[in-house]
Amino acid sequence: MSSACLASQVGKLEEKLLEQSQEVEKLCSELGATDLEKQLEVVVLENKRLRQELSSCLRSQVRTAIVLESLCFSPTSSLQDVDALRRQLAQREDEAKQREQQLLHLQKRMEEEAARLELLEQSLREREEAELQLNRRFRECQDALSQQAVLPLQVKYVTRTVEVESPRTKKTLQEVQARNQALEEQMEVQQELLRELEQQLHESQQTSSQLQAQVFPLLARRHGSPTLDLTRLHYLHQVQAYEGEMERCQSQLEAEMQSLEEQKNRIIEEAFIRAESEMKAIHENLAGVRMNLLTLQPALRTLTCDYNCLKKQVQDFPFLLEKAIEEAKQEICHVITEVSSTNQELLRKYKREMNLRKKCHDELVRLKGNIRVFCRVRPVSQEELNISEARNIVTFDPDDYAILHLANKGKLMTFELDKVFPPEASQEQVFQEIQSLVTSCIDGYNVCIFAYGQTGSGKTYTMEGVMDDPGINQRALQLLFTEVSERAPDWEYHITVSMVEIYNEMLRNLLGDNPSEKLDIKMCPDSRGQLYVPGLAEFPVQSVEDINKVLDLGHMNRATACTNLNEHSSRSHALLIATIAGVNVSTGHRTSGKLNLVDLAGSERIGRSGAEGSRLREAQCINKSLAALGDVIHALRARLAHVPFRNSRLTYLLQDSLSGDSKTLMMVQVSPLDINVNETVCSLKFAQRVRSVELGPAPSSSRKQADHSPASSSPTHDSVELDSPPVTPVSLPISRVSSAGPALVPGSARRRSQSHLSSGQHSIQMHTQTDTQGQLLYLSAMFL
Ligand SMILES: Nc1ncnc2c1ncn2[C@@H]1O[C@H](COP(=O)(O)OP(=O)(O)OP(=O)(O)O)[C@@H](O)[C@H]1O
Repeated sequence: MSSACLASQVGKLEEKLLEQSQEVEKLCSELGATDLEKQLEVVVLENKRLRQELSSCLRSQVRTAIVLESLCFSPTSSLQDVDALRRQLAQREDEAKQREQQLLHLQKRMEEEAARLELLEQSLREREEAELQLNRRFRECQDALSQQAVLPLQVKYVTRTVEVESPRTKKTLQEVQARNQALEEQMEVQQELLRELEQQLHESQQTSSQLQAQVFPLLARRHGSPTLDLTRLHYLHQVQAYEGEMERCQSQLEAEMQSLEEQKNRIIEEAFIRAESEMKAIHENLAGVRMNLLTLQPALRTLTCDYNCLKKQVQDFPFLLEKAIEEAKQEICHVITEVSSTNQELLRKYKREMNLRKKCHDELVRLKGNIRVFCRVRPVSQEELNISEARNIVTFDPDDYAILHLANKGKLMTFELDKVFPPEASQEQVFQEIQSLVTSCIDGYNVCIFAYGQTGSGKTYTMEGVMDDPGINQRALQLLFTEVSERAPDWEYHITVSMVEIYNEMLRNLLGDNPSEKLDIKMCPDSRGQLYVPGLAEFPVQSVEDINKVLDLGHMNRATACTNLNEHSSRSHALLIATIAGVNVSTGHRTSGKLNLVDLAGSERIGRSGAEGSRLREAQCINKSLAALGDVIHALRARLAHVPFRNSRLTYLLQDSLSGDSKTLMMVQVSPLDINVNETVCSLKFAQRVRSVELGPAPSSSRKQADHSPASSSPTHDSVELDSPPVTPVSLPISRVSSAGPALVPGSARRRSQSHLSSGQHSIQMHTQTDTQGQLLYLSAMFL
């Protein structure tokens, strides 16, 4: 009965084990193929195997019990039992060895599990690195976003990058989360299963120990032999020791598994917590990125709007530019038209003003007198100072620059001219007084400046000057250049220079190749009455250097034709003729003026001292030309109908520069010493004669003349008959024609005083008379 009961219990246990193993298999089939599942599967299989062994052991015990029962009824079979028990024991020992091997195998598996756990940790670390990379990438995205915020033009691109990166990160995060969740779920299921299996194993062990506890007393009762009992007990103890060892190993294994499980759980939990915190950080970053995106979106919209506006403007720009250019063109055309009309108006005004200025200048010169007479007293030279009897007889009126007093034979003669220069007057001061005449040449007037006086009175000094202190010639040409350059670019001027010498009524070209060649004065063939000198060299000049070259050439040529230049120069007239032709660039108006600078021959009365031969001829020629000049100037000033230009080569050559609205200046040079008093008186009388003739109806000139009239009534003045010219009265047909004849009281001219005597006993009275043909000028000087 007891065997049957045991067999039924064993059968039940087997069934239960079978059920459990089926259930485990079923669970295994339900579970996935993860590492933990496999481990669980291995453990379950091991458990199954152990159970099978346990069941076989139980069966062997049952068989042993049956054998023992049979032995109890048959003592002869004890030896067989002992053998059987030995075999069983050997079998148990084998089983124990197998268990040890199994334990070793389990330890190995545990190590493998630890290695897998390491792999798991490795994968966790990789995941962490991936998360770190994601974080880094996220931070880079943030940096890029902030940079893009600074650089508005690239915002669009960065935003797009962020938009692309964010879903990717989100997707990866979601995948990681899902995987974590699945792992957690699997772990929970496996833990549950493990617990159940442990529970089952524990129950099985309890059942096994209970069965053993039930089997051993039975065995002990059935085998009554003490030896046998001791042996059996020994084996039983061994079995129990093995079993205890097995249990201990089992419990160690369980404890290790438990600790491994806990370690694994802890690691997973930590990884999970870390992953959660990282995920939270990623979420926060993502939220920040979203915020940035939200803030960037309006800016992006504004930028897009701006971009569109600019794009539209760029597209419209060519059209607008074309329109603006068209408008500007129209405006420029309009402005050009306006400027052109204004320019025309200005040009018209300019012409009017130019004419007005010319008229004013002309009027000014006319008011000053078209024919002016200056006097310059040269300083006393060192040689003259050494002469004991040399005495200064010239004094000046400090209140009137036009008055000169001359002490002559105890009488004080007073002469009034347009201007008197004392010996201290510099070249510059002299030139300042005549420069308005020079500039009028540029306006198209003809100007003649004569230096008149006895030999050594300073004519050449005044006209040519010295190296360091140039005279009128050089200063006048320099002034022409200055004026011409100031009038550029409105006016273009062309200046040419000629130099002529008149010696013994013969013309010599001082700038020609052959200075000895004689020139003639001819009428222009164009029947306009213009005179010209065929073969006269004209040099164009553009600078002061050109002037100096021309003047040097003239001097050189003058010197080559004579043995003694100083003596020769006293006996000949030297003319420097500058022609100024101008054209107005704007109006095309043309002007042509001529400046004649004449250094006359000495006017002393050589003929009176009985000169003969060539000197007499020279004196006659000089007298003739100077008398003719006096006649012409007088006729011009008196506005006579006929002006005797042809009476000398000098006046004939200067005809066009003396007539019309030409301007003439006579610079009378005198010596201040009493040894030259006669020549000085003659020169001053000549000057007085030229200046004092009434100019007819011109009001300004009349007034000028009227200013002088009170002096003429002075009873104290010497009345001096001014011969014309004050040179030797040799028989010259032309001079005689002009100066001979009775002293007629002029009809229109008034009698005026020319000089005042300080003693009040003498007065100089001048009579101007014209004949009916207007050819005769007769001046008489009467000493009262
Ligand atoms: N204003 C002056 N200042 C200084 N020196 C003068 C002045 N005038 C004349 N002289 C001097 O007097 C001398 C004679 O002058 P200059 O040769 O010019 O007389 P001139 O009238 O030309 O004589 P000629 O008829 O012989 O040519 C020269 O040595 C000259 O330097």
